[in-house]
Amino acid sequence: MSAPPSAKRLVLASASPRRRELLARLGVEPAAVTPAHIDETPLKGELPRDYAIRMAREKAEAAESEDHVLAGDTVVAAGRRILPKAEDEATARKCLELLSGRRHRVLSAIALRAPDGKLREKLSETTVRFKRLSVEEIDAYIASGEWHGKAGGYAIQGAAEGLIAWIEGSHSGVVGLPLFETRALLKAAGFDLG
Ligand SMILES: Cc1cn([C@H]2C[C@H](O)[C@@H](COP(=O)(O)OP(=O)(O)OP(=O)(O)O)O2)c(=O)[nH]c1=O
Repeated sequence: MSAPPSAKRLVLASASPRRRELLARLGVEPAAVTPAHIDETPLKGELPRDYAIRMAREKAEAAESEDHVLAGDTVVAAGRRILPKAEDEATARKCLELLSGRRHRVLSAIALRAPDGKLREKLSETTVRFKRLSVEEIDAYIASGEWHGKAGGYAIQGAAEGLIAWIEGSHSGVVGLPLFETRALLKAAGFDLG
């Protein structure tokens, strides 16, 4: 069904299918999905939360659109350290060894750019604790391939949740789009979400 002419149009500036699925849970169907290509290198000494907010903002600003633009960024942090997005097995293994048996934070930032250029942003912070992982558990998880392209080398929405003893915060935030904050941001911008 096409949107009525008066309805606000939203562009999702993301390549992540998870962000699109999470947005659908709020009843929002983007008018377009346009992944942003930006330099994702952290600045020297940049704190994880500052980095997440900066990335979400830059993704929202990079999109060429006259509509509202929503972008997000999810960062896994061990203390002040920003863990990489795992693109190979060795990186994923290193991340899991580091996260094993201890708490870490997942910072999920969202940014919404209005047609007049105004930027609104919010940050969700979640604490996650993995069980102490045995070599066999890490091997099996690596073999699953689920870590690929994921910040911190795991995806809570898959088998990894069986290894997570405890979480405090936002499950959707860990997956990539914190729904509570996203709904609040869209409502503040005048979207009718019921
Ligand atoms: C920790 C964790 C991360 N992730 C994912 C969410 C993000 O897709 C990814 C972090 O990278 P992001 O840079 O946030 O997002 P992306 O590159 O996948 O997509 P885009 O920038 O185009 O929006 O890690 C999970 O899916 N599950 C998890 O449990």
